[in-house]
Amino acid sequence: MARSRALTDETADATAAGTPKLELVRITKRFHRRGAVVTALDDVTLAVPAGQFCTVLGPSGCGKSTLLHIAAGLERPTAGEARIDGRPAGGPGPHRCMVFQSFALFPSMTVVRNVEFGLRVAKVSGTKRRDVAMAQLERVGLAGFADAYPHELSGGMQQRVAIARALVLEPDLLLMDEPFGALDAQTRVTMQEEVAQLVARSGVTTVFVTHSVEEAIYLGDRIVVMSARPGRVKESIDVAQHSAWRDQPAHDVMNEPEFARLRQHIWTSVREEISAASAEQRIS
Ligand SMILES: Nc1ncnc2c1ncn2[C@@H]1O[C@H](COP(=O)(O)OP(=O)(O)OP(=O)(O)O)[C@@H](O)[C@H]1O
Repeated sequence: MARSRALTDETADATAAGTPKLELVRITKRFHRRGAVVTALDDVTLAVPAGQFCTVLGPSGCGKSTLLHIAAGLERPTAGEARIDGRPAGGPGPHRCMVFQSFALFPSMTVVRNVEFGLRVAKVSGTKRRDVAMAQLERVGLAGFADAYPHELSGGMQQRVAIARALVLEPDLLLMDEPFGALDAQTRVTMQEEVAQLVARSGVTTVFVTHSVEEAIYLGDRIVVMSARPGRVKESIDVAQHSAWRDQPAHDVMNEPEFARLRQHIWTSVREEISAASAEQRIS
């Protein structure tokens, strides 16, 4: 009952806002592993309007990465459908870019060649490719490192290259899977502030998976909390009225009473699911 009401609400909101950029409609995903069946996602419906920065939180193993892989066309759902602009999403393509926790750069290519890679695949001419890649590197503050190799850069810089490589393709949809998970705390805050600016400027629709409640609130227009496995949408919190937070330093914003209130609410919600996930692990 509760689930079908959530589905109706989500669909109604999406219709009111026009065709969403990304729709996941009643997605279920089961994996078969050594004779056992793992239900990673169970009847997940989510509509992300164009230009929205949607952050996704939930306990480990609740299916967050699986959800992104389905949105990216890297996995097929067992049931349900992923849609882009109202049409079946199909396989992966240059208009949907993923940024992973591990930077996934090509180690033998220079920074600029890494950024150019997708443009090369898209058969953009050599001069144009270089100009576009350099302009993007400028935007992420790495123009001076164009000829460096990934191993010569810090983790934060490598992740900036990975983000530049995604944004250079001007994707309609950016799917980020814990992109700052491997960074130290200070670099992470810097990257949050940079991504907030970059994404706001580009206006790209983004789904961003994180384990950090603060990061989710600071960056998100909307925060989706998922339940313990099998993953479902437990709650969706619209925080678009606070999008101006992204223009301020993260630490200043995190001291605001409204931020603290949201953090408390979302922490409680996520913690309930973490407890449910550990109880399930003890039983199984
Ligand atoms: N290719 C696969 N084959 C079998 N099982 C899988 C596969 N991919 C994911 N799973 C299982 O599906 C469930 C959800 O995994 P997923 O990686 O999506 O969770 P997650 O929420 O992203 O976890 P984390 O926060 O730890 O990264 C897990 O139980 C995982 O073991």
